[in-house]
Amino acid sequence: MSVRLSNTDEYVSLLDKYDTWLFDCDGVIWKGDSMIEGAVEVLNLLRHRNKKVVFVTNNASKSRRSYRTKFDQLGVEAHVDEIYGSAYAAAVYLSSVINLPKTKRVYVIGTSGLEEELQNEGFFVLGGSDPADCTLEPFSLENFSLDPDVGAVVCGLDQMITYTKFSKAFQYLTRIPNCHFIATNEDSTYPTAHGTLPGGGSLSAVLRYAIGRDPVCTGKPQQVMLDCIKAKVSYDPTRTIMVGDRLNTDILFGQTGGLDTLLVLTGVTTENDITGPDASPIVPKFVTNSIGDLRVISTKAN
Ligand SMILES: O=C(O)[C@H](O)[C@H](O)COP(=O)(O)O
Ligand SMILES: [Mg+2]
Repeated sequence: MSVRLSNTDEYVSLLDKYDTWLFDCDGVIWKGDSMIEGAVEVLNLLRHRNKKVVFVTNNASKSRRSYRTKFDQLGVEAHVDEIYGSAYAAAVYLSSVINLPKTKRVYVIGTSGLEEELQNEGFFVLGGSDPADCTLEPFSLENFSLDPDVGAVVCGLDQMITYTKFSKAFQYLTRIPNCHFIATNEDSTYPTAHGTLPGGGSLSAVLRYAIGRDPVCTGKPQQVMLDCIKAKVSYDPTRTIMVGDRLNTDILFGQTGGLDTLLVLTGVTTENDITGPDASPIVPKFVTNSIGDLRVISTKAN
């Protein structure tokens, strides 16, 4: 049974209990380019109280560097080694977990942020933001020549998705032996300031269905991202909390990593998902409406 936070003393004791705060991004601190009310104030409060803050997002559309720029633009203090995106996790997985030779190329369904992280790890990328792949022209298999050096297809959130990208990824995954199929994340939806859109997981589902093979997912709830964090951030799991808006990614990620969890209802999870007759079996330790609720702590002396 979750503890539903509601009064100042409960928020104060949460602050005292945890030294490291892992924050999901979409639906927790922002929706698209709109900050969640109170999020900046709470993040500043945590830093003022000498808490470690880490951002852990399944959104593969930006590199850690370009997320740093977004944080700056939104007035949020953030340092590159505090930012962990699924694009970074996918690139680290290919380079350091499966040790894909750098002579192998990567076909990308995704944006320049995902390309950047793969290039940072030394991979030559195809597809992605290439105008020839972002075309609405019908795909001509007759004129397509397979690049035999492709060793992996990585699929992430891609607002420029085309039939050409799906077709080329399909060719690599079905015609190149042992071609790795990586999904940056399996989020079905993506919360924005104006409503919900199909998420990265819904794009890789097209390939999953077409080739009849599941991808390896490197985003939350998988622990690749936590391994990336552990490599750069020292933290005590018993005094660390994961804050998220999605039960089957953020909360499960925290629980699998041995962390306590706080669910907020500003993103994809609704009250009915946690209390209705079909409530999820994934039960967060704490629930609050919004991360902004923690502002009440500032009324108490530290
Ligand atoms: O790919 C997606 O569906 C979205 O990026 C999704 O919102 C994940 O972002 P997060 O909530 O993990 O920041
Ligand atoms: Mg989220």
